[in-house]
Amino acid sequence: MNNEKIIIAPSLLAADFSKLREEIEEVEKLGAEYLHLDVMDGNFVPNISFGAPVISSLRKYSNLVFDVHLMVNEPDYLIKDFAEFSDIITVHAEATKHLNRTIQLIKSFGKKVGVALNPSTSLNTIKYDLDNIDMVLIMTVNPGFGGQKFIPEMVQKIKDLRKIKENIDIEVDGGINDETAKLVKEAGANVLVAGSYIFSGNYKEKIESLNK
Ligand SMILES: O=C(CO)[C@H](O)[C@H](O)COP(=O)(O)O
Ligand SMILES: [Co+2]
Repeated sequence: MNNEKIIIAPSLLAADFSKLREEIEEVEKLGAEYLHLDVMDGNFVPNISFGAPVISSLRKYSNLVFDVHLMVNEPDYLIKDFAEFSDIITVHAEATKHLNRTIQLIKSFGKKVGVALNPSTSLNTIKYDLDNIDMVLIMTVNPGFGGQKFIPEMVQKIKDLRKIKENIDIEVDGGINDETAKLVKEAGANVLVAGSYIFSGNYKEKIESLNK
C-alpha cells in the first residue's frame, strides 16, 4: 500500500471473450499484477457482463490478483461465493444500504476490501470507513460500460483523497490511457485499471506506456 509503485490492472471486460484464458495468460506474462473483473447486474448499471462461474473457471490458470469490481445492487448475497476465488472485493458505496456492514462482511472472509465511488459521489461518504478499507476505487467514468471518456474533474478528487489518507491504495477505473495515466499518477493514484486501451493494440507497448 503505497503511492510509489504503480500496479496495472487490465480489465477483462475489453478482452476477447472467446479466448479469455489466453488473454489473461498474455497480460500476466507482460507484467500486469492485477486482473480487474467487472461484474454488472443489469440493475445498478444497465449492462450485464459475467459472474462467478466465468471468473472461478479462470482462477486455476492465473496467479494474478483477482480484483473484483461489483457493480451490483445490495451485493452482500454474492460476497461468500466471490470470496472463494477473489483477492480484492470492491463494492459501490451507492449500491449498499449499510456500507460498514458490507465492509465487515468482506473482511470476515479474509479478503481485501475496496469501495468504489461514482464520479458524483463525495469522498465524505467514506470518511468514517477509511481506516477499514484497503482500496478506494475512484470511478473516472460513470460505471457500466468500457471505452468511455475520462472525466477530468476526477483528478482533483484523487488529489483530495491522497491528502486525507496517505496509506491507502487508490485505484482509478475508466478512460485510462497513456495520457490520463500520467494525470492520475501525479494526483496520487497507484492502481490503474485499463480495458479498451490495453486490449486494442499491442498489449506489451500499452502496458509499458502506462508504467512510464
Ligand atoms: O468498471 C468499468 C466500467 O464500469 C471498467 O472497469 C472500465 O470501464 C474499464 O474500461 P475502459 O478502460 O475501456 O474505460
Ligand atoms: Co471496473
